Amino acid sequence: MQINAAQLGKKYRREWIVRRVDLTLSAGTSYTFVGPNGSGKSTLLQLLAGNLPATEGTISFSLNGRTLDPDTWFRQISVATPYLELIEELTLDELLVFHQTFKPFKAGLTPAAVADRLWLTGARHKEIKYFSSGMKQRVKLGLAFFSDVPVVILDEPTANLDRQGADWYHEQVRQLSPNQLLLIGSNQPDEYDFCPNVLDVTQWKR
Ligand SMILES: Nc1ncnc2c1ncn2[C@@H]1O[C@H](COP(=O)(O)OP(=O)(O)OP(=O)(O)O)[C@@H](O)[C@H]1O
Repeated sequence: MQINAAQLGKKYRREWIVRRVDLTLSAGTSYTFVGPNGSGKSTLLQLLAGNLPATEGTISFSLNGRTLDPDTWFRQISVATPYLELIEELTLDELLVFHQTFKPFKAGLTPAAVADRLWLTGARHKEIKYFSSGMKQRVKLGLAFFSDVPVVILDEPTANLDRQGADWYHEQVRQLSPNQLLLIGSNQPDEYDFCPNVLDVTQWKR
């Protein structure tokens, strides 16, 4: 899997948030976008996910050398971000079953197995609205980690996680498959201490 950005830019009103972004992001590694609050990390991740229209430039996705139709990008990507809400009225079991209907989990992972991996076996029948913020964050991350997709995008991945939760996050990162591409937006060095490609988004402010 490869994502290519060419002269990509996003402008809100008169302000360029990022501009002239040229990137080739390849599976088998991770990339972290860093920068101060408001510098454009989330915006760039949304552009790269194809969730936000660019003001200028292009993005393309290719899998095994074949360019993918933009209408199918969403099937290749799993995203966990603070601004993406879970369906609070569903129980965890219901949410996992629902999620699986449009984005299957990795081979052999049933909803019950996913709940186990989330350390939430005892909360399977509890509605998400009664989960603590850390439990919700583990669910968001789990949906991204355990879905059978080539691209995993995580914005502020350890927000609301305690020490054990942060260890759990690192363990899941280690277990990503070599043909997956991991993109992270972060301000916390602990969240990306394993990542070989750290890119400062302020370079695209000019
Ligand atoms: N829908 C929008 N309309 C107008 N401006 C926006 C919109 N979304 C984001 N922005 C602006 O874009 C800039 C970058 O925001 P973004 O959320 O990408 O930054 P960030 O680096 O992820 O910040 P943080 O570290 O605080 O999460 C900010 O100035 C923000 O106000």
